[in-house]
Amino acid sequence: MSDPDVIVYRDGDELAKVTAMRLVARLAAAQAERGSASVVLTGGTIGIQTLAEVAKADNRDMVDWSLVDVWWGDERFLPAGDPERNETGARTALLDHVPVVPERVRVMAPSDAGKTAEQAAAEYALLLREAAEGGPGPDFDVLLLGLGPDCHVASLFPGLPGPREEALSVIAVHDSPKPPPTRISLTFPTIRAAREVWIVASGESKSAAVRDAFTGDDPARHPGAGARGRERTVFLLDEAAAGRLPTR
Ligand SMILES: O=C(O)[C@H](O)[C@@H](O)[C@H](O)[C@H](O)COP(=O)(O)O
Repeated sequence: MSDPDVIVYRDGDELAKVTAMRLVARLAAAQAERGSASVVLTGGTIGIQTLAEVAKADNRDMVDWSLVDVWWGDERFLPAGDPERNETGARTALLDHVPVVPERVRVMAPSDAGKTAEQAAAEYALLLREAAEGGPGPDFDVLLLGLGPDCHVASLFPGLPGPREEALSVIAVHDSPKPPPTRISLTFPTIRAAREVWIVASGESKSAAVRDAFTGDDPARHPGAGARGRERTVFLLDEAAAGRLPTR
């Protein structure tokens, strides 16, 4: 698999703005090629900021939002509408501002829907299988990931079982070191089914994690190192987050 592409911007604001424009262009290109497009969203600061920039992007309406399938890479297992849920952040930042079709927005179940985290994960795995058309997962055009200072991606944390999971496509995560403790997450087989994986990271606190995600060879220790796309992997960084890359 080829090395990730690395694209570096001056600061977090420019990173979010240009990543948003790139995302719109990529989704529009996918629709031109195949008639629809699919994107996997992430939570986290720069992840949600990027979605807010999509909502403001000049090229936003290049995308036919009614033909976009929306998924999540992970979710915090909290009640529906909780401001800390990744879904809430994505709706506020973008989904409430573009004409997505509700049936094409696949939400990971909240904690007050009468399901355990394991049941919610199994339900999402079923949605993925139904959309997979025989492959390991749906043909995601772009799977967005933030990056934790410990090199976690989605809710796959070093030291927890998630990064080693190869059988299940979606898992429940307990004892997350990043609150809340219970989460739902795609696993690496599903992440790696995406055509393109984009890791978006901002700030000096992520620079060691970026280096480990770029150079690491053990996703159990450095989960970011396991986040690779089928066709392409892109690290979208600001200068501070890129500061420890070997090429810098
Ligand atoms: O649910 C979450 O918190 C995210 O999915 C998580 O993977 C996030 O993207 C990283 O922790 C980076 O978050 P920050 O950009 O806020 O540091």
